[in-house]
Amino acid sequence: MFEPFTLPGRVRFYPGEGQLPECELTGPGGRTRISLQGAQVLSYEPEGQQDLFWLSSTSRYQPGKAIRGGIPVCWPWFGDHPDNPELPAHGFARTTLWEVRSSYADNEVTRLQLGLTDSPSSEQLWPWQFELILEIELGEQLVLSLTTTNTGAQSFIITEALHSYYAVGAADNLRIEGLKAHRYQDKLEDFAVKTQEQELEPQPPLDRVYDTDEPVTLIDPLLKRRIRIDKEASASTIVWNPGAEIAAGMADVGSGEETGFICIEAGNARERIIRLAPEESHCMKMSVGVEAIED
Ligand SMILES: O=P(O)(O)OC[C@H]1O[C@@H](O)[C@H](O)[C@@H](O)[C@@H]1O
Repeated sequence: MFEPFTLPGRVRFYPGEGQLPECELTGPGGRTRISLQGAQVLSYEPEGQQDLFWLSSTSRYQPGKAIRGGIPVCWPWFGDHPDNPELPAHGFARTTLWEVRSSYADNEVTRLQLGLTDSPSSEQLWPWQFELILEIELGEQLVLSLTTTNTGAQSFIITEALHSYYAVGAADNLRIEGLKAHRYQDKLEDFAVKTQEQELEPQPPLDRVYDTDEPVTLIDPLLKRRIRIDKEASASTIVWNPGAEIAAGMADVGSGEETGFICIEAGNARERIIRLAPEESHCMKMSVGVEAIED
């Protein structure tokens, strides 16, 4: 089934955990693994470096269940559904099996395109016709482009996020530069609107939606690395870590493991709704790069 997309030495498909199909991209930029369920990046090891992403040791790998870690795709709504709390949080893209659309490799990059279109099961949750493409490019950086196209006859709205779980030395010993002076909504205080006065030094729990399209840098003094996150067409940056108490109640976060990640998500969330008329498209892009902090 994946044979036409296999590129020897660069793109390979195999059964992953729980027999969910996975794809590995390799190239001059390093290595990344992607679950075809959810089009979810599970790992990204730039050449000669450790994984940038965190993956829970107790994650479920079952059809239709969200994988905890890597980069889940939240779509066509971010967080709880605005009108119906019975619908799955963060939409259905992260729990659906995507199709492989294309693969590509040259001297600089390795690329994979995955796609999702409306189906009888998506229509039960969301009545619109759409095409969603995630392109994953492994080069000097890891670049994700998420394109939504309205293929139906009526307008629809979406919210979305690339819900990235970065692996960190300690979640309470980090600095995130680029959010200072931006407005945010604090979910832990019923979405109270606040302004980030200083550069953010997270003290979990925290759950915030920042209004910003600017890049951010995650500085990790323990892992001695600086991760730079650039965005295009993303008006929200979400920062989340559940902290010890909430994480203790999450079956798919191993005991104490919440200190090992911070989520910094490129999105269009809350009021930053994207409205698409028939045949219109919207492409949100996120690039992730790393550099070592010298002693
Ligand atoms: O447990 P889930 O559905 O993967 O969501 C995890 C978290 O995702 C974050 O993006 C939200 O801001 C949090 O409120 C939420 O708890």
